[in-house]
Amino acid sequence: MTESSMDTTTTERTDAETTTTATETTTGESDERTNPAWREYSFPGDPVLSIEDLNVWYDDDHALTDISIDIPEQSVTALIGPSGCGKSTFLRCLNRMNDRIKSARIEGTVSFNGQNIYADGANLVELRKRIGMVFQQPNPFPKSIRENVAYAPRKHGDIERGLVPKLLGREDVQKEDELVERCLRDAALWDEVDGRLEDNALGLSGGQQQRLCIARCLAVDPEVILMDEPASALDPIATAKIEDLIDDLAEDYTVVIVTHNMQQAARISDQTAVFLTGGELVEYGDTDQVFEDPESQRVEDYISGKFG
Ligand SMILES: Nc1ncnc2c1ncn2[C@@H]1O[C@H](COP(=O)(O)OP(=O)(O)OP(=O)(O)O)[C@@H](O)[C@H]1O
Repeated sequence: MTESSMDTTTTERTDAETTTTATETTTGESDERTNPAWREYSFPGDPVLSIEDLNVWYDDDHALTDISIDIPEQSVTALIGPSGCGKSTFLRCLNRMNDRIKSARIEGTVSFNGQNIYADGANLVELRKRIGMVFQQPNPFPKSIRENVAYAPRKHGDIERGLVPKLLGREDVQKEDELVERCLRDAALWDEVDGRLEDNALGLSGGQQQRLCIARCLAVDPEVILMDEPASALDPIATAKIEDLIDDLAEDYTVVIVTHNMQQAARISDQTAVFLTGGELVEYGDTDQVFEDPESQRVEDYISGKFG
């Protein structure tokens, strides 16, 4: 974020703080939406994602309230908080996956490299290639390992395979081989599947399937990878491999991850956003600082296990 835009943002939010303080006085309840900790988090370089005044409702249920944060590139951002506080909702807003939920209504701005992804005419196919997603349950296609990785590049015409290109002599066999190997290497799976790329992906272990899903995501050359509890269905060894992989991926990609596991967030992320009940973002900042010296008492209580 540039200094001038930070100034503007700070000024705009002062009004919101005043409003919230008035609410506090009326209700007499502790309301830490006034806590400015997450608003002052700054980092070198430009944000790859910039979220401004994001609100989400499912029918009348207000799931996210006035979320404004910037996410730095080539880093890991962890989203933590108790069940139902809106972490997955927030994650899905970042590549418009919530568009698929009929009851969802979204207000605010999500800018990806400066372009509002909610602007009229946004190209959702392109958006989801640039901002890929990995889900809690590994969900490979019931196809070969090779076809899983090559599926989207073939579908989007980035690689030509099949009978017609073969007859026309235009099959990109070598290009596909290179892409499949590169993605499987980048997903730390190549050594385990080299020589059996034609085997069905459903024969892989859960942890291997999840790394295959990450390889599939990498095959369309994303810039951001969204992960919704990618290791929660895995055993500790498979989880450790995914964590190591996330660490490596952050050298080239921007990773945003939802996790219930606070130790995992502390281990793998550069910055952490803490959501609390009611869809509020209560704290956002450098992970060490959030865990070791949180600004908010509610976050300290949550992290120390007093609730959630
Ligand atoms: N598809 C949906 N339709 C209606 N309400 C939804 C939908 N998805 C989420 N919600 C509601 O929005 C709120 C936030 O849910 P969300 O799944 O984003 O929270 P979460 O923090 O990711 O929860 P968890 O940690 O349990 O996965 C909850 O009240 C939830 O019931």
